[in-house]
Amino acid sequence: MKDMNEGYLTADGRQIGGVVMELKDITLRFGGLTAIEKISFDIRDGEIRAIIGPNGAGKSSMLNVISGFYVPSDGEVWFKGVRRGPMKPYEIARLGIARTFQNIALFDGMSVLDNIMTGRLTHMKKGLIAQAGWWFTGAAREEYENREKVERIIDFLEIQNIRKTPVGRLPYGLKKRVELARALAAEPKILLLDEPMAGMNVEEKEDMCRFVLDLNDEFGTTIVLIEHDMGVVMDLSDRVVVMDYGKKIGDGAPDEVRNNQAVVDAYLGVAHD
Ligand SMILES: Nc1ncnc2c1ncn2[C@@H]1O[C@H](COP(=O)(O)OP(=O)(O)OP(=O)(O)O)[C@@H](O)[C@H]1O
Repeated sequence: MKDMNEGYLTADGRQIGGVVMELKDITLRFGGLTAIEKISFDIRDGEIRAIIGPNGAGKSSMLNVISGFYVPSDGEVWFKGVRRGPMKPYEIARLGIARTFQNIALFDGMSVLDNIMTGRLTHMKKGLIAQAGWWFTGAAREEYENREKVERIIDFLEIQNIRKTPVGRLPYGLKKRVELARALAAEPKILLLDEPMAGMNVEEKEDMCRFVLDLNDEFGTTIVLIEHDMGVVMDLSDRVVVMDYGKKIGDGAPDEVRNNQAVVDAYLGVAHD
């Protein structure tokens, strides 16, 4: 299926590119607890990469390492060929990494549009002084451009009819969609989705799957997602990393992983040595 140096062609004919991020021997400890132990894998341009594993396997911790929120205790993170050190949140966003959270993190009292606009903050170059001299400084043009980008995302995610609605009034599935819109507003190179389908009904899941596939296709966004619904993982992802007790026990195409005995055992709860 693949020549890993040159990228690879997926089963559905999409061309996946070279390595965007490489995680080398990542270990993450919280005091005496080792949440991640010597895990290595890469993320390739344009692919949909899933991280799966039983509860407490270390998936969210790994997503936090990828996002730069956690600095690993050991190991190296390479992003676009450069070794990454500790970073501030705004530096992470500027690198082109955005995420959604397991528990929705939106401003309930603000409209859908305003929530999505917050996703553009890292792209707003003009500061307060520029805002004061709005017309003279180019801030007006910048705001116009930001609005245009946000409108495109609103159209793409089919949420035009709720643009002015306060987020707090929306049903769960739509809130998740607004969170996705906000992450997309940052125009990320890598989009991290922490259980994007959790708590959704079947119809909402189908919608979310379609949006994830479409945004990968239309914007070329590389996606890393944690998901418990195996049907969703197998349908969506190009490659899957499987974690159990902080270790990597599988890595490959969905079919390879499904037939991996260690993975089957982990999900069936077979005892470890
Ligand atoms: N900030 C933290 N401080 C201390 N321990 C933590 C912290 N975050 C996670 N852990 C521990 O690290 C281990 C891995 O947790 P993590 O949340 O990464 O797993 P997970 O696979 O995402 O689980 P789930 O599917 O339940 O969300 C767990 O034992 C957890 O209790």
